[in-house]
Amino acid sequence: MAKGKPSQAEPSACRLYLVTPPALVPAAFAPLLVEALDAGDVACVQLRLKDCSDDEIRRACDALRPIAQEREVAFILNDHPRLAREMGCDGVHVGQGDTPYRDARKIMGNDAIVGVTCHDSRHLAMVAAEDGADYVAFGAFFPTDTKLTEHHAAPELLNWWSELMEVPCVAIGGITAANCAPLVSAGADFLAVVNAVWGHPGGPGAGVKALNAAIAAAPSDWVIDTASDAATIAADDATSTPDGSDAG
Ligand SMILES: Cc1ncc(COP(=O)(O)OP(=O)(O)O)c(N)n1
Ligand SMILES: Cc1ncsc1CCOP(=O)(O)O
Ligand SMILES: [Mg+2]
Repeated sequence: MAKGKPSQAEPSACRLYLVTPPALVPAAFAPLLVEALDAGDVACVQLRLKDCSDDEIRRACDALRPIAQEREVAFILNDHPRLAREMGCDGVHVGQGDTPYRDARKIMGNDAIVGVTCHDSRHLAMVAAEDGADYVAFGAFFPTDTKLTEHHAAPELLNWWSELMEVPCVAIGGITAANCAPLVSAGADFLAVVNAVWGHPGGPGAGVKALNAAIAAAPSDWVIDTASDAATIAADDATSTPDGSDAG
């Protein structure tokens, strides 16, 4: 996608990218999705069902895709480009062990969104961007119970990418309202979250509101604090220091 796609907001603004829980009952999940999307700004929803049959994925698409698309929120399917196309999804997300990007693009067509997992790799991201990916996804930034993760990314990667490249970058992995500021300040175009929204104690609407507020409050400048060799955000008074520590 072009910088900011599928955003209708300012191209430079960081936006929320919701990823569904890995197992769900569509009829029970639909009102939760409505609550999340009606609570604030969400750029896209990724349906991420693991260990489900194609028919289960089709049924979930039928129930959830209209909820997103009626609200002009892009609906992206994880892992399954053929099903994504068949079910009228706006795009597909593929990982390094999934259908290769070029095949996914052929299946989806040029107008669809195709995003690619790049872990913590500059090389994978440059290859994906060069091939035409609409976004590259980096992570995991923080510990997460949602997925077993082998790769760990740091905010510097987002800063490097966003300074150099036009292709948007998505940050994922253990992101919460309490720890997201360094990622926003470093230049993430989208924050992809599961548990911070669907596991929020106040419900998914409260989760979206908390993340929207945290994104809006994040300092806009990013500097490296060479003295401590740690990434430090320069707030207006150059005194704030992110630690992202609530997730360990
Ligand atoms: C936005 C986003 N980023 C990364 C992933 C992970 O994709 P992948 O590595 O293929 O792992 P699974 O999600 O398929 O388990 C993602 N789904 N979305
Ligand atoms: C799908 C995925 N890919 C890397 S981490 C992750 C899970 C993100 O979930 P959470 O926001 O709950 O940590
Ligand atoms: Mg995958």
